[in-house]
Amino acid sequence: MSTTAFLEISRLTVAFPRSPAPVLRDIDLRIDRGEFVSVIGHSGCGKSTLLNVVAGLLKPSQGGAVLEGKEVSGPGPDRAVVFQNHSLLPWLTCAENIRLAVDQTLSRQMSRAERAGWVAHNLALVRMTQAADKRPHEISGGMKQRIGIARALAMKPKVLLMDEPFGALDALTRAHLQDQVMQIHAALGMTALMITHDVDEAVLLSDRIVMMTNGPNARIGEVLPVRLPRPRDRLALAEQPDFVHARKAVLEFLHARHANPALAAA
Ligand SMILES: Nc1ncnc2c1ncn2[C@@H]1O[C@H](COP(=O)(O)OP(=O)(O)OP(=O)(O)O)[C@@H](O)[C@H]1O
Repeated sequence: MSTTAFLEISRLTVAFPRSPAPVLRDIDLRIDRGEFVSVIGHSGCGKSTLLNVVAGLLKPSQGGAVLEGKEVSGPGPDRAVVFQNHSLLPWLTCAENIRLAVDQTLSRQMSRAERAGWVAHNLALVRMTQAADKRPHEISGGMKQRIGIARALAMKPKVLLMDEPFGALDALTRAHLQDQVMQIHAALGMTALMITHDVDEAVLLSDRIVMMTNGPNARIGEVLPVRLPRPRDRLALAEQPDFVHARKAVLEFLHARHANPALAAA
């Protein structure tokens, strides 16, 4: 086996109390620094469970996650999470929401003035400078997600964890945010683990797509490398054979070989 991975999930099994069988069983996944990895699978297979273990929000029954040689034993600023529904504090402005996270994580490394500049920098990164003084209820859902992403990135995490970050957005806003995340990934080279239901999104954004089998006892069924050159342009890719092949491979996995049992029975 090669040297230690940047993020390594090994022999991960998660069982919930009162559930007859584990949700996840024996999951092994190695993620390199700077890699963008998506996890896709039918509803209820355990994608969020997997992400929550890496986030340190959930204790596994067996195995676990190791980030840069350090075992994940709880939440930490080295793993920032973006959830499907923004988790901004409603009484703070957008800038203050980011500032709070920055103050909590970087106050030892940066002076007050540097932190203010860093908040402004991250607002600009998601093109939300104009919303700095607005409160979450004054901006759209897409804008809230952008602030959530800026807040996560502002913590300088080693890994950006995203649980269906665009799932609640309309298709046009989703496309726009996907493009922004691709640009940010190109600029920062952050390591990202993203849960998604959207096959096109997975292919467009990822270096690898992890396809989960149905639960209980869900496992990684297949891992598809996406070798499309970057930067990726959604319009140009739509007809490219490599994009079409990758998309088809994921669709076949999900709908032919591992069809959702709940839907199949309906
Ligand atoms: N805290 C919990 N206690 C008991 N069961 C749980 C708990 N959290 C999740 N589960 C169960 O574990 C399974 C996997 O849930 P999880 O949310 O990880 O799936 P998912 O693949 O992310 O689903 P979706 O795509 O619908 O968000 C589901 O059957 C769910 O009901």
